[in-house]
This record gives sequence, structure tokens and C-alpha cells, in this order.
Amino acid sequence: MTTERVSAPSGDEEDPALGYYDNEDELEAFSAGEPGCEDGVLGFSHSLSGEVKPRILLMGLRRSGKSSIQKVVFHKMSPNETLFLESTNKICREDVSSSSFVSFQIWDFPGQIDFFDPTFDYEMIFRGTGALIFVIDSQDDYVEALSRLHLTVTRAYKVNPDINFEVFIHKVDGLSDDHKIEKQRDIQKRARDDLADAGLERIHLSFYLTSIYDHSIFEAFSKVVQKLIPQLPTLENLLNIFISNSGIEKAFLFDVVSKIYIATDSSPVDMQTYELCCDMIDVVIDISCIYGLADTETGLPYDKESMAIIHLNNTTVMYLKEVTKFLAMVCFLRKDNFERKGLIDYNFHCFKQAIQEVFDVRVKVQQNRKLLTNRRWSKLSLTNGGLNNPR
Ligand SMILES: Nc1nc2c(ncn2[C@@H]2O[C@H](COP(=O)(O)OP(=O)(O)OP(=O)(O)O)[C@@H](O)[C@H]2O)c(=O)[nH]1
Repeated sequence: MTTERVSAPSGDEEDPALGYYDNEDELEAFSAGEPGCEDGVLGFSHSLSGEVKPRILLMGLRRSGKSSIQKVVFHKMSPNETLFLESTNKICREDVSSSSFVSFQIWDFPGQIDFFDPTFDYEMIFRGTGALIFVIDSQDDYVEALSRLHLTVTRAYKVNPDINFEVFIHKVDGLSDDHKIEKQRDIQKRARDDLADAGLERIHLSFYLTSIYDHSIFEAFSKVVQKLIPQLPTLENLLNIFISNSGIEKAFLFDVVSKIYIATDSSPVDMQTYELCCDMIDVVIDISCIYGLADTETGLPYDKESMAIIHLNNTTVMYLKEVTKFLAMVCFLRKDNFERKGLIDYNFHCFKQAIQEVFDVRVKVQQNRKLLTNRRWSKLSLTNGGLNNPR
């Protein structure tokens, strides 16, 4: 996945598929109201181009672990290195675009920000938001975090009831299993009671137990991202058809860099299977990085030929194959069924073609949107004597 800091914000069009809306005026208003923003991190010079990306906000009290989550998941930072992260004092916006399917912006908020300062245009922020992740430090007293969560969620809901509210009960690595469950139950109950007391029980909060020291943070992020992929039901369907015709037990579609799985078939996911997939991707990428040649476009040593087969000691076979330049399919199947590898490969070929068609539709939608935007701009510049042309 390519992660980059961007200076140009995304488009202003209403996205029929995603239902998000960005607007240049709004962005500029926000920019003006947030004096601490760095150019190049939050430069809102021109937003009327390109694709609208769903926005994921990372919020929570200071030192709850927001920046660490972002660095570990999207920058491959080792968890121990996060000990040396400095406190964030500006909103950091980052574009994560690895494919048409996994493409969004992450906004990391400083913990100490006065979120409801009148100069801070929170309405604009929430209006274009797809998911709000609220991080609660489970190793700390969470009373203040809960009241902050309540305030944030209720304000955000008023502006945009379509936001997915995701609560990460974070840093659970220090807790025993019983303790984890107890904490989750307590936090969940208090948060929901607070909403019920305010007559807002219709607001749905999803809870996840997370830690950067294991795979739980990747799994939680996968679920958050999946909710923002409008093609998810189609992808799931394609995977169901693929596995039922190939004698495969479980299949995941992974983003190879972040190890976020963007879709899986409809059978339940267990953590161990997910962890094995992550380990397999690490092995493939690490070996390729050492001995392979990096693709000039993506910078990744991962291409059409990339594949791996691992025979586990319990008669299960893991099979990884490249789907697109950023995506890989990882499957689990019995050894006996792997004897029909020709059939699996043929079905995989059909699956890949179907995925390509889904991609093409999305690309067409984006191109049409771009055309429409350009037309609107040329009309605007004509009426203003050519002075308004942003280019
Ligand atoms: N044990 C443990 N520590 C964590 C975890 N995630 C983050 N931390 C630690 O928590 C501390 C604070 O992390 P940050 O990512 O800087 O927190 P933040 O929320 O971005 O803080 P601000 O920028 O001040 O808002 C760091 O020392 C991290 O190493 C985790 O899952 N487990």
C-alpha cells in the first residue's frame, strides 16, 4: 500500500457510491480555523480534483495510542519504536491509497485539542467522515475517556448520522483474558448507558479489543475499512463462489502492505487463521524484499508471478496468489483438495477477471466524476472571465 502525505485534498463531488461529500469552501474554512496545521500535511489549496476518499478519524485522549496505531498499521513501524513517538500537536492527514478498493484518508487528531473550540469547524470534519475511531487506553482510568467519547459521538451524530462509530479498547496486551472481557463489558455498558440516558440509543457503537503488540489492531482496522468499501457484498459473493467451486475452506483478500483484509467469504473468521495469513504475507514480502526486484511503480517486490504454498503440519495447505499489484488472495484448503491445483488455478483466473471488472466500473465512475468537475470549473471560469480557473 502506498501511503503518502498529500498537500492537495480530494474532490468535492458527492459520491453516489460512498455518500461522502467534500467541499472546498468548507475545507478552507477549516484550514483557516486550525492555525496549527502544517502545509503539506493539511494544505487545502485545491480540492476540486480527483477522487473522494472516505475519511477515517482517529480520536481519543492524549497518549491513548492513536499515532502508534497509524504508524504500526500503515508505516510498518515496529511496536517498540512507538515508545519514542512524540505527542501529536497538529492534525495530521494522510492518504492511504493502495487500490480502488482500499483508498481512504486518515486524520490523526492531537489528544489535547479543544475539539469544540468555536474556531474549529467540526461540522465540516464530520460531514465528510466515514468512520470515527475513538481510542480508549484500557490501562488507564477511562472515566474521562468515556465522557469524551460521549461528547464526540453525540456531536458527530448530529452532523452526520451515517458515520460508523468504532471504539478501540486499546493497549489490552497488559491484561489477562478475563480482565479484557470484563473491561470490554464495563466500557460497553457505560458508553451505551450514557447514550440511552441522552435518548440516543439509536447510535450504534462497535467495540474492539486492540493492541499494537499483536494482530488485533490489524484485524480491527480491517473491519473498520471493510465497512467503507461499497463493493464488499460483491467481493464476498465472488469469494463464496470461488471457494465452493474449488474445494477451499477459507479465502481472504488481503492488502499486502497493511495486512488489512478487505474481504473474506461468509464463513466465520478466527483469529488464528488471520494471524497465519499475516505471517505468510510477511514471509513472502520479506523474502521478496531480500532476494527480489522491486516494481518500479509500486516500490514493492510483488508482481504477477508472486505466489507461495505452505504445507502446515495438520494436512492443511495455505495458498497465496497475487490478485492485483496491491492485493493478494490467501486460501486455506485440505491437502487432498490441493491435488486439483489446475482447477483451483483456473477458478482463480476467473475470480481475478471478475475482480478486474468490479475495478473497471469504479474507475469509470471516478472518471465521469472528474469530467463533471472539470466541466463545472470551466463553466465557472467562463462566468468569471477565466479568473477562477484553479489550474
Ligand atoms: N502497551 C501498549 N502501549 C501502547 C500501545 N499503543 C500505543 N502504546 C504506547 O502509548 C504511548 C502513547 O502513544 P501515542 O501513539 O503517542 O499516543 P497518541 O494518542 O497519539 O498521543 P497524542 O499524540 O499525545 O494524542 C506510546 O508510548 C506507545 O508506545 C499498545 O497497544 N500497548
